[in-house]
Amino acid sequence: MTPESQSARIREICAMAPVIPVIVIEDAAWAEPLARSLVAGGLPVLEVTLRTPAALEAIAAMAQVEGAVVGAGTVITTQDAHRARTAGARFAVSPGLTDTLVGACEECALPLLPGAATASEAMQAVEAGFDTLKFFPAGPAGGPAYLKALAGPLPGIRFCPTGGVSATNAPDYLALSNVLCVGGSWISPADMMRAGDWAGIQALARQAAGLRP
Ligand SMILES: O=C(O)C(=O)C[C@H](O)[C@H](O)COP(=O)(O)O
Repeated sequence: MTPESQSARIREICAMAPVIPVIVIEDAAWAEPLARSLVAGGLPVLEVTLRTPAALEAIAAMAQVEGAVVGAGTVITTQDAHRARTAGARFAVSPGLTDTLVGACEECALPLLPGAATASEAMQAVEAGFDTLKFFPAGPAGGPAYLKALAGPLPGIRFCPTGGVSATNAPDYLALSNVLCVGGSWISPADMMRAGDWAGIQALARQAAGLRP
């Protein structure tokens, strides 16, 4: 799967909902009820970060949930990409982009949403064949004003800003011509997952799903 076809698939995925929940999961037993509540709330695209030991098992469980399109986040290495693919991930998200990761995602046919935070990083990603990028870390890098400034010289690139995005500032990003959707962890807070508050998470998802400007 070439980077160009990976980006085409990523654009389809990013068009499915205004917000991609970024999930840091501690217990794989939470995966199914969590995915069900997010999908029921109107957010079918889910990113499970590979930052916890439970992540791969959680991806496998969520991939069985009807309507869920589950991807892996924090994909850094070749092994991450292959493990995510084997677990059932349908896309991968990375904070950056390396030649090694490009090769790994091509090899295992895993559509990649690579990260970029500067014009040069975005141009390098385009040279590698990717025109749909994660803008990371969105807040610290400069927020909506910075991303808006990139739209002029780089009109073909579309972004999913992530990092410091919230229900409050998400509309500012979603209003930009170069933003397809945003990613954020605010829809699946650790304390609500620990409490098994799936109804509360569904309510957060519903609110996020209505954020289109
Ligand atoms: O580890 C990765 O590759 C990531 O995906 C980084 C996450 O997107 C951000 O850490 C989420 O940021 P917050 O919504 O501010 O919590």
